[in-house]
Parts: sequence; C-alpha cells; structure tokens
Amino acid sequence: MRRKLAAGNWKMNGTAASLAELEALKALMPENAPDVLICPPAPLLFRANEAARATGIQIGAQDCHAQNSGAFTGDISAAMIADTGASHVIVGHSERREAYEEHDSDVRKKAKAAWAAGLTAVICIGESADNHSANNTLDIIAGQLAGSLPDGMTATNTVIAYEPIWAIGTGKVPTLEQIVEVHDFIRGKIISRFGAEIGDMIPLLYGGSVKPDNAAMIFKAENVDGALVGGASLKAADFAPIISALADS
Ligand SMILES: O=C(CO)COP(=O)(O)O
Repeated sequence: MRRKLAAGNWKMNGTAASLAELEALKALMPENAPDVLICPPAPLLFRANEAARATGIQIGAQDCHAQNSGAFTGDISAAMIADTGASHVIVGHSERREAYEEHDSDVRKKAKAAWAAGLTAVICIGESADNHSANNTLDIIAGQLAGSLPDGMTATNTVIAYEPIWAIGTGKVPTLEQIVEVHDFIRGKIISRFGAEIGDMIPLLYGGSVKPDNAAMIFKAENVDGALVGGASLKAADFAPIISALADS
C-alpha cells in the first residue's frame, strides 16, 4: 500500500502567528488521517517544527540550494533545513522554475542535495497553459521526469507532485479523466525507469486549485496518493476537509 500524503505549501505567506493553524488543524483532522505535511516559509521552520511536535504533522521547506554551504547569499541548504527538524523539501515548483529560471538539471541537483541531507524531496512537474492547449502535456511531463528525477530514487526518498501550471491559483482544475491520464502516465514512466518495487511505491500528488469541494473528485484517481495544496492549506478549516477526503478515498 502506498502512503497517502496531504501536503500544504504556504508559499510566501504567514508569520509566527500563523503557526496556531497547526494545532487547529490537528484538532480538526480525522482519526484515520493520512500523513500531513506543512511547508511554511523558511524563517518559520524551527518554530513550525516545535509547534508541530505534538501534532504528528510533518514540516518541510519550499526550496533548497544544491550545495551544502558556501557563498550563496540568501540561499538555504538542505542540511540547514534538516537541522530545523524538517523532513521534506519541495524542489522544482513551477513558480521557481519560472521566476528563477530553474531547469530540470537544477531540480535534479536539489533533489540529490535533499537526499544527502536525509530529506524527502517533493519534486514538482507540470505543463504550462500553452502546452496544455497544444496537447503537449504528456511530452512535457516525460521530459521533466527524465530530467528532474535523479538516479537513486527510492520508495521513501521522493514524492512526485504533478501541478499543471494553468491550474495553480486559478480555480481551474483538470477533469478526472485528465488527472487519471497524467498520473497513470507518470506511474508507468517511473515503473519503467526504476522498476515496479520503487515506481509502484512513490506517492504521486496532484496540485493546482485543490479545495474542499473538489478534493473527493481528485482523489478518485487510482494513482493520486494525495495533494500539494497552496491557498487552501493556509487555514486549518479549509485544509482539514481535504485531509478528510483523502482519508476516505
Ligand atoms: O502551487 C500549488 C501548491 O504547490 C497549488 O496552489 P493552489 O492550491 O493555491 O492552486
């Protein structure tokens, strides 16, 4: 059985006061809750880990540098993230690919740095609106998987998040058929490259406008093992029903 994961990406939102949402979330979570991960902004990581300790909620970062240390002003390394007590780091989010021109090769290096620090890498992929309209989704995804996933992926060191860029923050969500098609395709690709023992066990998340009212539909897809949620992860009252929908799927 693959583990289910409800992951929240707070992006550049939240202050220390927002960490009260962790306890609120714990109170609203069902007893059979799947794994839950919150990725707050980097300055909150230490405090988030403290606040989450009694809740069972895991904490992750939103990006890391590919190097362990050095003259990289403003950056943070995977080792530093691990030092806060965090367990995961998102790499290759489309907002970073776009705003910082991160390419597959950068994402691959960051994922390896995450592994070296003992973190699970949440590797993001997803096609643009133009590629979606031109029916190039599967080609783009195949290229991103080939380029962004390092050799050495195991059943526990990686989570893959498929986030169509046109669905992020727009309220637009692919149809269930489209979600099934892409996640089945990703599953097939990782099984053929890494073998069934690994490829079958990697959790695949869907991300892009996941909300309490569409989560159950999204989790119907057999190869969707959870979600990477932006806006609706900021408030416990919005994230908890998504977690419950995943638990019930
Ligand atoms: O980018 C996302 C999560 O990483 C998705 O964001 P939204 O859920 O706000 O669309």
